[in-house]
Amino acid sequence: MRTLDRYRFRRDPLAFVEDLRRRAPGGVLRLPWGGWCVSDPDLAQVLLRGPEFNGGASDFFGSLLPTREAQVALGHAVRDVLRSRLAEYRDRLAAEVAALPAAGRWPATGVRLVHRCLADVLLHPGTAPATRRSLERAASGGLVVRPRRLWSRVRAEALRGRLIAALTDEVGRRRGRVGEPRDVLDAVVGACPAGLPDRTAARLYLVLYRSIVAPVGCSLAWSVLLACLHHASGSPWPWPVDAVVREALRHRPMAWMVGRGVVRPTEFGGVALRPGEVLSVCPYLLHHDERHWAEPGAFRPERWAGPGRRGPYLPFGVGPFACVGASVAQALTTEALAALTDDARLAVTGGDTRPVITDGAVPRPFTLHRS
Ligand code: HEM
Repeated sequence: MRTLDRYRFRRDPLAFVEDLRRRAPGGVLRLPWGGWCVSDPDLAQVLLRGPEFNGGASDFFGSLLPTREAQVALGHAVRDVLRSRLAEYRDRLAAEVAALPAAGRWPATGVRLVHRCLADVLLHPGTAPATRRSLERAASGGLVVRPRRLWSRVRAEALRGRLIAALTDEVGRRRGRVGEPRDVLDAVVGACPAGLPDRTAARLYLVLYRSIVAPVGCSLAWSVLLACLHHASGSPWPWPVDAVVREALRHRPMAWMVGRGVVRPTEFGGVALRPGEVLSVCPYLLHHDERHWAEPGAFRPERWAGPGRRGPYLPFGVGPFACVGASVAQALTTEALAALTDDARLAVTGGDTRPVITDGAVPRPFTLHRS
């Protein structure tokens, strides 16, 4: 990428892609860091649903699982254990939110809050205390949201190594266990195909852990930030919390690019593509398409009131590889927002709606005041 583009992208990544779209109205645009991006909603559906780009296995799990069937089984097992423990999560939220200081730095606080409220579902209380502590350190030590600073990334890598080692031992202890899963690790171990090495199961657990805590924590952070910035009067928010979460997922989708690899020479939206190239859908661009959304740049939770047709909405992707945890994720985020706003007024200082792009579109640090 050219230096000027890099600077503009870092300054405001969303304005940067909107500008690219304006300059390439054809529906498929070239990304300066490589690959292509689909900005037309119909082409996006073709890309994410069509067999040509969605055959074989999903890239989400890397090469850790041998088959698509194993991927599906694992995703479902984890989703089911989370779903069955939603009531416990809700109870825990009340206590954890009450213990928050009057002012806290977000999104880090949101990520830690989600981790703490799910702690017993992620690793049940009978797990070796050192492993549970190691996972808790992961929530604040740069393993959930990739840090921007090199030194912090090096520290996070060291943490990751220790956590994988501890989880590998734990997987070994749990092999052959029968009965209902007590936590997400049991669900992972139970769904892993026979013969998969313990270390691979531990790495899979970490993939799932991050894909739960990071997007839920960040979507919660976007929800409080955007609602506070758009309703600064000090009176209670005029919107139901689930509408705030839906609108935050539209306005600032954490998964801002969803990519598919090109496997054979093909033509898509008038562009000739070579094998190995990556073609992405940008949910942010679709969620801000003026042809389909009224005032897409405005944060308006009221647009979710009642039934009715809305524009393209893909915060969880769509098609065969769409997020298996979408409804659970929505519930986890909404419950956390309900707990934060219960009998409390929220206000932010230092809020900025421009994200930092790390593993997704992450809010820049801001302070949330609860009174
Ligand atoms: C707000 C929170 C979340 C967001 C925004 C989100 C978003 C996404 C997106 C965009 C994808 C990729 C879709 C694609 O490539 O087409 C995905 C995949 C996935 N997500 Fe989520 N996710 C969230 C929470 C969760 C939770 C709580 C779980 C727990 C079960 C989860 C499990 C997965 C799995 C297993 C996949 C891979 C699906 C597959 O390839 O079969 N996600 N998620």
